[in-house]
Amino acid sequence: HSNRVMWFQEFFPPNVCPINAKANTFYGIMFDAGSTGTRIHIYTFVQKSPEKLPEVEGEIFESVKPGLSAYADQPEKGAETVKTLLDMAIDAVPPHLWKKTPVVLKATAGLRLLSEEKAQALLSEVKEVFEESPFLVPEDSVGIMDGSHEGILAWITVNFLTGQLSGQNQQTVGTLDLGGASTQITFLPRFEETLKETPGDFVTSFEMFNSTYKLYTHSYLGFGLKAARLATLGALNMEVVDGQMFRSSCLPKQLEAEWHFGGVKYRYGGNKEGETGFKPCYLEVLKVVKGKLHQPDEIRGSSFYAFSYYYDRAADTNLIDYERGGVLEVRDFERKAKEVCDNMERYNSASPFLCMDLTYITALLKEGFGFRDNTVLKLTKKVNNIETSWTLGATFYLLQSLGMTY
Ligand SMILES: O=c1ccn([C@@H]2O[C@H](COP(=O)(O)OP(=O)(O)O)[C@@H](O)[C@H]2O)c(=O)[nH]1
Ligand SMILES: [Ca+2]
Repeated sequence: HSNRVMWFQEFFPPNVCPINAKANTFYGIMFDAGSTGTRIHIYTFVQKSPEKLPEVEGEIFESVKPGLSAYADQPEKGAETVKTLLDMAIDAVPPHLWKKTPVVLKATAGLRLLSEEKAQALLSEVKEVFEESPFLVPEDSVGIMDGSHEGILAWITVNFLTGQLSGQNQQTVGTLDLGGASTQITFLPRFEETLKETPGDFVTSFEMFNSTYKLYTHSYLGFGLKAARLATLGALNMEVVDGQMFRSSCLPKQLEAEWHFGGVKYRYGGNKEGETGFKPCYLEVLKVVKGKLHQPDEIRGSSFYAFSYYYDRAADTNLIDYERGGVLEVRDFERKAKEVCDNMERYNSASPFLCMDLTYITALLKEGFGFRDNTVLKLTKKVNNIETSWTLGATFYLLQSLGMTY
């Protein structure tokens, strides 16, 4: 990289070098096509010196709902939502850098659950939108992301933003992501034992910033919060008969309503005559998670970063501050689930699924992953004003593969 240093740089300190001040600023555009929404992240990076990691100078973030999978039968309309977001990048990136700014869209669980045909139709419409834009469209710029990458890239984002990937004495932290349709757990095992006890497809080696990380990661499809609602109702992967009603003890007794997810309409309601409350609800939810997930011993004593729906539900119930996040123990989710489920009439104004969601989160953490009651969870939406999303890790990976950084 020494060829990047120009003759005049010897005479100027780097921060006042007239060319450098701009020349080492670059952009990356990453779309997150999630099951519940589509989001654009426009990152500004500064490479302060060639041997250091690039710094993230800023992020522009915007989102639309519903996600692409809701347009399964209208792919062109789905792609239009992407176009609207991409227009923001036209304003955000200086025109002379358009051609050097890569744009990529990665879809997650929502599209994984669609038929190959419908997913491909959506992706190729999006590809067209990209190709009509002035940005750099790399090969494979539009696609469905591998579940294992989703976890790894979120882990990279969080550990990069908390400064754990540079310098010595790296103390990385594990990450928990709870999406609408899938959920991920990722951490760097410290003990040989953990790797021995882990199924091979849960371990992925990954190279980034000149280091190789052997990570434990898994994405559980169908275990996202909204998919879990359907599973609890007994409606997941069912051919829904028109007018069919799904009932649960996790819902307010008198409730009857409709819900659209993944392009399908569901009718659901409370146990009019039967039981409601935390106890029966927990038993219902337990059927969804018990024995379905791998439980690595090592995680029981460590602390994790948790975001997405873990964050949203904790914030909804004042367990954490919505802006600043907070630190919780697993048992706090259980305490709150009991409070909400055993007083459902009091929580009427919030989502009717609040009891079910909190109970599912409790069961997923305790019975699914095998966390202890006192396992510490750090709930974070942003670190240094940058979203804790897999998209930043994915953008680093993209820039690295394009030779724009290393
Ligand atoms: O940039 C983002 C993207 C997603 N989410 C959260 O992720 C959850 C939704 O997951 P998603 O639609 O991505 O579903 P997936 O496809 O991951 O299952 C919700 O809690 C969102 O608030 C978020 O907080 N920031
Ligand atoms: Ca997601």
